Amino acid sequence: MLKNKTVAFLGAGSMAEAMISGMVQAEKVPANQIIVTNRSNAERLNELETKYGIKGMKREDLVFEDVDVFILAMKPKDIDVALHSIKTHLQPHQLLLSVLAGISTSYMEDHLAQGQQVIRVMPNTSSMMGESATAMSPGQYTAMDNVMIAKDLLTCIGEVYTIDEEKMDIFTGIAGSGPAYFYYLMEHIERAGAEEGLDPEMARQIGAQTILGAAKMIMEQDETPAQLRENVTSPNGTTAAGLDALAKFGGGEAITQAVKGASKRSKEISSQLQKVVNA
Ligand SMILES: NC(=O)C1=CN([C@@H]2O[C@H](COP(=O)(O)OP(=O)(O)OC[C@H]3O[C@@H](n4cnc5c(N)ncnc54)[C@H](OP(=O)(O)O)[C@@H]3O)[C@@H](O)[C@H]2O)C=CC1
Ligand SMILES: O=C(O)[C@@H]1CCC=N1
Repeated sequence: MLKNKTVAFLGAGSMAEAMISGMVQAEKVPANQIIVTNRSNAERLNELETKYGIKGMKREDLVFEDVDVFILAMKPKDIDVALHSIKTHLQPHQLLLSVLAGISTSYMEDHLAQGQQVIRVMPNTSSMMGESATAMSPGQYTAMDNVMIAKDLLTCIGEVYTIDEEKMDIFTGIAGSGPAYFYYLMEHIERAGAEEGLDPEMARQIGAQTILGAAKMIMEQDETPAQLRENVTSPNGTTAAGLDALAKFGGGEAITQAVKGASKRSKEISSQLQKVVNA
């Protein structure tokens, strides 16, 4: 289904690169049918061309007729300029995906030709390893065959969940931003290990293997996270001491607030843009 498709990224930053890496490794879309564009940074395009065997070009040199699926991957603040610059080039059958946090399908539809097929997507940077948790919400005009193409394409970068768009903010808080919470956790594990005399590199490997093992246990065992936690915790043992410290220093609440804070910010980005439109 994907081998004859041409995919063009509008934006060549870290999220575009992570998706390109996952797609190239999956080998479902030939690398020479993946195009990456930006407005001005030629050095960045050269770097991505060399690293992944894809095509890089300035956005203004993109030939729209050659492309089946466009992926918007610029910052949310750049969305209006981007939509304005592509509106007249897009054909009704062409599919537009957007990975921008907080940008709704209705916002894109309102700024494009009537009936344009769009899908809002929220991947994360683990796309780089084909391990993203990615959500997609199709717009109101998107045909089922294009939904299937998008799902196939996004499966190249990891697991795909089709969700109601109203859940996209909380999905962003958990999965889009989520890798950063685990990296932050790792930074602290590594620091504590080093302070207690472990080589930092070794502390990093031990911490990462521990996170990987815990994630696999959650995914492959029937027990809940709470049961799995209890299985680790001996009465008056080491884990109880660690968990007591986590509770004392607000660990659980900090995690809850991190997820809710990111979700709230996603909603704010949407409403700020909507206010500008309605002003
Ligand atoms: N980073 C992450 O973990 C995740 C990010 N996202 C979303 O991905 C998007 C991109 O994030 P990130 O990669 O971190 O951002 P970056 O700032 O790293 O990259 C943005 C890119 O967009 C390019 N750009 C801007 N305007 C245009 C345009 N009109 N046409 C073509 N290219 C354009 C910029 O290059 P130039 O200035 O040369 O044009 C740059 O290459 C954001 O909207 C974010 O919400 C979603 C999930 C996770
Ligand atoms: O920080 C951000 O806004 C983007 C969206 C999700 C992850 N990074």
